[in-house]
Amino acid sequence: MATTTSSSPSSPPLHTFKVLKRTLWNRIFALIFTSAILSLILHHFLCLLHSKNTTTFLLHLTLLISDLILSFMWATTQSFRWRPIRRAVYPKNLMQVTRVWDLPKLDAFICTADPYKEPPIGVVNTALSVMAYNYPSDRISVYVSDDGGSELTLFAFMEAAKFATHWLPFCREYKIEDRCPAAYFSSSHCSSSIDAEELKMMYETMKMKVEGVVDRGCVGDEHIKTDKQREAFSRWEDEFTRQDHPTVIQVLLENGQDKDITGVDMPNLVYVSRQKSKASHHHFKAGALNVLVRVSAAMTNAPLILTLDCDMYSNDPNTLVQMLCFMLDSKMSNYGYVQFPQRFHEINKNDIYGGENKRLFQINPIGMDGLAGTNYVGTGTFFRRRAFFGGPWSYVSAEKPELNPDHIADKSIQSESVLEMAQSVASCEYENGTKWGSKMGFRYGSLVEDYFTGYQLNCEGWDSVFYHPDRAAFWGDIPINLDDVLSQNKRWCVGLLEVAFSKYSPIIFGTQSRGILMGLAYSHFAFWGIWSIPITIYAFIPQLTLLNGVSPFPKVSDPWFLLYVFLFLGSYIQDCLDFMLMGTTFQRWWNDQRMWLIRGVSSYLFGSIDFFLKSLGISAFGFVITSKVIDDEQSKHYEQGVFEFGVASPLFVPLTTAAIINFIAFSVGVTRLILGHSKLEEIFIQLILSGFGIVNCWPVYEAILLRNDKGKMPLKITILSCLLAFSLYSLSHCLAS
Ligand SMILES: O=c1ccn([C@@H]2O[C@H](COP(=O)(O)OP(=O)(O)O[C@H]3O[C@H](CO)[C@@H](O)[C@H](O)[C@H]3O)[C@@H](O)[C@H]2O)c(=O)[nH]1
Ligand SMILES: [Mn+2]
Repeated sequence: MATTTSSSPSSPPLHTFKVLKRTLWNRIFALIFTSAILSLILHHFLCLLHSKNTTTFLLHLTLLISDLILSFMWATTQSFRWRPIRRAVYPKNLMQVTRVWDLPKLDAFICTADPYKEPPIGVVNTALSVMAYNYPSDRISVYVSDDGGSELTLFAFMEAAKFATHWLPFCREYKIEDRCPAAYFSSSHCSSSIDAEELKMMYETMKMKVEGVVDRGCVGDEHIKTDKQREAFSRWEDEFTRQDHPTVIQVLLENGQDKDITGVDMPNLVYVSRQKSKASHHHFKAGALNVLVRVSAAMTNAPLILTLDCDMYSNDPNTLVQMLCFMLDSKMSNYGYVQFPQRFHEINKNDIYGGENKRLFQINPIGMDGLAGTNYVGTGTFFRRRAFFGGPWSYVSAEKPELNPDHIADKSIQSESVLEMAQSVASCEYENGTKWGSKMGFRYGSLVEDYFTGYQLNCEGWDSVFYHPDRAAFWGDIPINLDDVLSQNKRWCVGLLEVAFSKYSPIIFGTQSRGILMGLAYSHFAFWGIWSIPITIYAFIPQLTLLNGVSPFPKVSDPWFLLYVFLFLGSYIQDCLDFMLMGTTFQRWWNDQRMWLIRGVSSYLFGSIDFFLKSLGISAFGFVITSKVIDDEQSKHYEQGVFEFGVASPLFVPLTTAAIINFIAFSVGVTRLILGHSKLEEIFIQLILSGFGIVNCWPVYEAILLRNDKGKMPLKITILSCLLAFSLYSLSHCLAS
């Protein structure tokens, strides 16, 4: 086990890492598995050569294609298994390399885009948790980007600014660990002291006010107390719509001017709603973040930037200090960002929707961290501002000197010149003819701006760190109904394909820039969508051939049969071990693999189709925001671990069709065995595959047949799927005869 420190020999280490023990086994297994895959491909070629007619030829070709894709995806995962590492930090040693007054400033960016899907009180909680970091408050600025352009959100933040002047000193005095008020007041360690009770009342009052305003849909006159507020809200006139409105920048707290109730300086808190116009593309979240990069440059220009989604609150006041253990290490100046894992607090016991995304957010990152660095996942990330201006050795200068990372911002953030500058850089037209989105800032051109930006930074030469502390640094929300989960995955899949088939495709560009392993790692994500091909094929072809009495697979007595067993069990067991070694239960792993299969015939399938339609210019896609609103009945089902279908989503159709076909194929197969019409050794693989399909589709059968609640499968979907299943069977029957 190698332990390496990255600090200079004279001073104590700020951080260390070790390569995980499984590395050696992973490499040996990779070698064995590669030979098995090559043999399988050989087997497929032999079958192709010996096929008697066009139908069997096509059948074997289909299986060959699907196994080639599975093999490619397997090969890409080897990059994550090549050299996984785990890191540790030593914040106690930090004061040996810096002094308190030298601690760098931080600009925290929080994005929100819709007050009805992302309740403002949640956004406020996220902001408060960051403002209350264990850090000198004059070094923190929080910028809120409101793409919803909503007075409701601005109102919520005006209330939050007042509440913060009580909350921050309270956290300091009582050394509160949960600095997100909602989390603290609902936790078991919430104190019952008079101070705490009083603050809780204050919080509840604020929450009621904010929710009341959201329910009403506007800020009533009774809430507008000062001239400054009146002026702020007067901008929401009749012509002001979400898609078309001028920039609104409102400084809610200014460091050096605003004090908390004990007289200590407050951090800066700034509300920004960039200009929107139907005539210009706003590039979704990446566009919003670039506006914040510029607005914050004009105001505070901190060397460090934190990006957070509105539903990801800070759970550990010491995260900043942990991050500094990397960023203040002089040997790590070519590290562009530190990524903390996305973790979610309200996952049900067995994580039925695989919401933890363990592979995406925890397993793969430790693998990439051992190479050149992990990918950026959109939230919980600390950047060097400099990383947005070209590679570590190739600086790209901004079009205005005031926006460059070395510019010193020392004026009051409410001074006229600063506000004027901030206004101008937040306008729609500002980016025209500049390098923003291509060579500077967050990158445009993909619906997964996070993946694309991290990838580009890595390619430019920036390395990155993945740090996974025991106490979660951030807690976020996950979607709790199947349609939301699948739609979110579909958006990711489309965004990833946009990169896969661009001139920056990781398989070529990534490999050239950062080597084959990083190229493969980034390709693994980029090509998610093509998983739909083998998964869909295996969900239908073995079953349809079984129904037609054809068997494209080796018999049990055939030596090639053992190859199938080895490949199936080998990949499944290794996947399961990866999960279990990261501290997951078997049940959670099982549900994760089920969701992988479900996504294969829904999100990935529809995502790929959408992507190709758009490439042909037939359709367009946008960023559908994931709802963070909790429906009581849905959350009851979720807690019980029951799948929520409910809506007649097209995403459910192929899934339900697969469920029906697998069930019929298995039943027919077993019946034929009992009647002695088929031999077990001939149809064994097909029976196992359809049986596996049935076990995985169990929630679908329940939703069709056994349930009567709102979350059951809509009748429309069931009927449509039956028709589709019947058509598929008829088609296969024609081909077979
Ligand atoms: O036009 C937009 C669209 C979205 N957002 C914000 O982007 C964030 C992520 O949106 P969400 O609907 O929660 O998407 P998720 O799929 O849950 O987010 C994941 O995937 C996104 C890329 O698709 C990343 O940006 C996120 O960081 C990552 O958590 C939210 O804070 C939104 O308010 C904007 O600011 N402007
Ligand atoms: Mn989200």
